Amino acid sequence: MEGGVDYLADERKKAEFDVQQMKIVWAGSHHTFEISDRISKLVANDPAFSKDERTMLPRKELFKNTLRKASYAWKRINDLHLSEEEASQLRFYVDEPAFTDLHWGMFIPAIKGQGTDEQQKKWLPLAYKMQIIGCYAQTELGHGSNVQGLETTATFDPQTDEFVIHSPTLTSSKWWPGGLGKVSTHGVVYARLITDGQEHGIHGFIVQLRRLEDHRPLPGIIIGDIGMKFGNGAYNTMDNGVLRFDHVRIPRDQMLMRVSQVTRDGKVVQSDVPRQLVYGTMVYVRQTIVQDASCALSRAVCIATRYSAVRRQFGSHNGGPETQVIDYKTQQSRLFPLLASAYAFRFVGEWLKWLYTDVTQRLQANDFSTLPEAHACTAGLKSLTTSVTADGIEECRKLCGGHGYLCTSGLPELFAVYVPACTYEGDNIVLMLQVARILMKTVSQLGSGKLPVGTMAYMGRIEHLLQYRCNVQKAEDWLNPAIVLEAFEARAARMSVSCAKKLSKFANPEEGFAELSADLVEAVVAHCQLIVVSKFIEKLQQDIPGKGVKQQLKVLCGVYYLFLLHKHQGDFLATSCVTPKQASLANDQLRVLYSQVRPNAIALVDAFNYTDHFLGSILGRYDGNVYPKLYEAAWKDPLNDSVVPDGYHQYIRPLLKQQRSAKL
Ligand SMILES: CCCCCCCCCCCCCCCCCCCCCC(=O)SCCNC(=O)CCNC(=O)[C@H](O)C(C)(C)COP(=O)(O)OP(=O)(O)OC[C@H]1O[C@@H](n2cnc3c(N)ncnc32)[C@H](O)[C@@H]1OP(=O)(O)O
Ligand SMILES: Cc1cc2nc3c(=O)[nH]c(=O)nc-3n(C[C@H](O)[C@H](O)[C@H](O)COP(=O)(O)OP(=O)(O)OC[C@H]3O[C@@H](n4cnc5c(N)ncnc54)[C@H](O)[C@@H]3O)c2cc1C
Repeated sequence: MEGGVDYLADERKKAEFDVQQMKIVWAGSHHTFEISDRISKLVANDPAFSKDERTMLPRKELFKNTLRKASYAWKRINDLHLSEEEASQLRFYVDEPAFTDLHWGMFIPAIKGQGTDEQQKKWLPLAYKMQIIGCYAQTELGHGSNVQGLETTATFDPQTDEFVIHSPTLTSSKWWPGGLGKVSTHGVVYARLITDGQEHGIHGFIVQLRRLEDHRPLPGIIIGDIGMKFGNGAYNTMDNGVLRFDHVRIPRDQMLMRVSQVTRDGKVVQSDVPRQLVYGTMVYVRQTIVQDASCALSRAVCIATRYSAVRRQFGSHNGGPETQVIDYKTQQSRLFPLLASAYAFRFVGEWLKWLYTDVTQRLQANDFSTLPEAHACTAGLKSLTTSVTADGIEECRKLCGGHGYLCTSGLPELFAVYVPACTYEGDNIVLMLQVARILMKTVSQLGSGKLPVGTMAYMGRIEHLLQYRCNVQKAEDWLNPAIVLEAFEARAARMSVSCAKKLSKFANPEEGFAELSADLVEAVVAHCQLIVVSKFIEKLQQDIPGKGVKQQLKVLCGVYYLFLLHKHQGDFLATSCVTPKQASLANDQLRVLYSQVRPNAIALVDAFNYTDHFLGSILGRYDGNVYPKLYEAAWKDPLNDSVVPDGYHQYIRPLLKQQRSAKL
């Protein structure tokens, strides 16, 4: 803090809860808090991890800088003997997308999830020591969402006991894989398996791409970067790549064979593992993306909240200070639901991590019963949380007025880095439609004696939910979690049932599904919002220590669900889950909750425990010392290196001269 002055000190004094305890709730446990606090400071205090001027670097320099940071990070991880958890926190706080994300986040999980024990024994030690670097090469120029439509082929040659990997068309070129363009030595490549002239669907193959001696591509391989992406800095630190194969041969044992095996004589043997396990890595990453959503959203909200307390506009009386913009009700009604959503996503992410761990343990014991639930929850929540977060970051930029548009606010780069999360790892609409299929299947099975389970269990009470009438009579009734849950359950169930009824009128269900897909997506949103609301409410049923901490979380939970109720009033009214009067009472209660958040707002974002280094934002500085730092930063722009700009003599002077002579 400059000169030790904390311009937000008065705001911090207003807090009605124990911020330190809230930090622990946010981190998930004492243990995680300690690690995250220690590692974030370690990164912040190391000049090698400085983020300055990232948005101004030309691509080549930016990329080389990322390589330097990644290799230095790896050195620190080894020198300090960091655990996997600590290493993962280090990657998070270094805050720069890099090939290492795909190596650790997708290449290794793909081998772990789809490789046999023998394959894991062979490849994982090399990958863990980074003696090979891998990527996840699935998407092609012509096909991304439709995995079954991929064109790359892997044809078994029984003569040599090899697969021949080939890109038969331009559109079959691998296109997008991160880390592929310039770094990876290996990839898990997804291709159509062909043996004896027969097709056997999409499978993963470990393919070496570059020589380990000099990093040159192996024969038959064309490889490169796909070019600049959205924004400055941002995701351009990543070498998303293009890759073509011209009859590249790999040994048979490099097909990942947990799901199906190809024998020496070219027979395909299915194990008792479902074929969907080929998609397992995507399920894993979708789960991590839900956790990441709370991080990205909380970061934007932290910047916008602190700046809203610093920024003043209008309302000065007798020469006194103007009003802090955070005191405007409109500012609160845009900002506080995002603050509440950040907390809501944190808790649903925690729960999803638990669900995924549970599913993984079951899969290891060959119990596949919970796989559809894991797919539905990861797909649906990935879509919901990334869409809200991407829109939320942009809303935070607007909440910061003009200064939010400056790169030094940190928001443009955050948005540019974050927004592809709505597309990668499954386009959000495509994933919502996956959940829609599962919802429609669940509704069609009601009454068959098969009880819905997990997050669909509420559908088991369909008779009751179809008859439900909300009995809210006064605004405070909306603080009762049981009432709220039932209203959200009834809305989701009724929207699904309504879609199912419409679907049943089509002779061809696939045609009906396509025709109704926009309505189906709305039903899925209602279902996913119900999951988030219910997990927030469950969290509040736990023992949460610390003065006022639980109370604050109750307020945030209320803001979260009442804001949704207000925003989606149309759904609640159209399905007769609430009356117009009850919807209006919900909005009254929401305003009351906003005023309860107000004194705690700064402390609630302090609880994220983000360092100024991580936030990378002058507007979001912990000490609120915004104006002098903005002023100082402007002078560091390369345009200000000279008083008279380059190009003056060539372009400006002749222009001015010409105007002068025209006047004369
Ligand atoms: C410094 C050192 C530090 C070290 C420290 C360590 C650091 C650690 C670092 C950690 C960093 C981590 C962060 C990573 C970074 C991420 C970056 C972003 C990367 C982005 C990567 C990508 O972007 S990568 C490509 C993703 N590309 C898709 O995402 C395609 C979507 N497209 C589909 O996914 C399929 O195309 C689609 C639509 C399902 C249709 O698939 P389809 O045609 O085969 O199937 P159908 O629809 O017919 O479904 C048939 C039946 O399968 C069921 N089902 C479907 N999917 C299922 C599933 N997944 N699981 C179970 N069941 C599933 C379904 O429910 C049906 O079930 P039923 O038969 O019972 O009805
Ligand atoms: C930054 C970034 C990193 C990536 N990293 C990797 C990586 O490491 N490895 C990898 O393999 N891939 C990677 N990808 C690719 C990514 O997974 C795909 O782009 C993603 O799955 C979306 O597929 P698509 O591009 O084919 O979109 P498309 O499917 O072409 O989507 C275009 C539009 O069509 C709509 N649409 C498509 N199908 C349907 C349907 N059935 N019904 C209704 N609407 C539909 C979509 O909603 C969207 O609006 C990355 C992508 C990005 C942007």
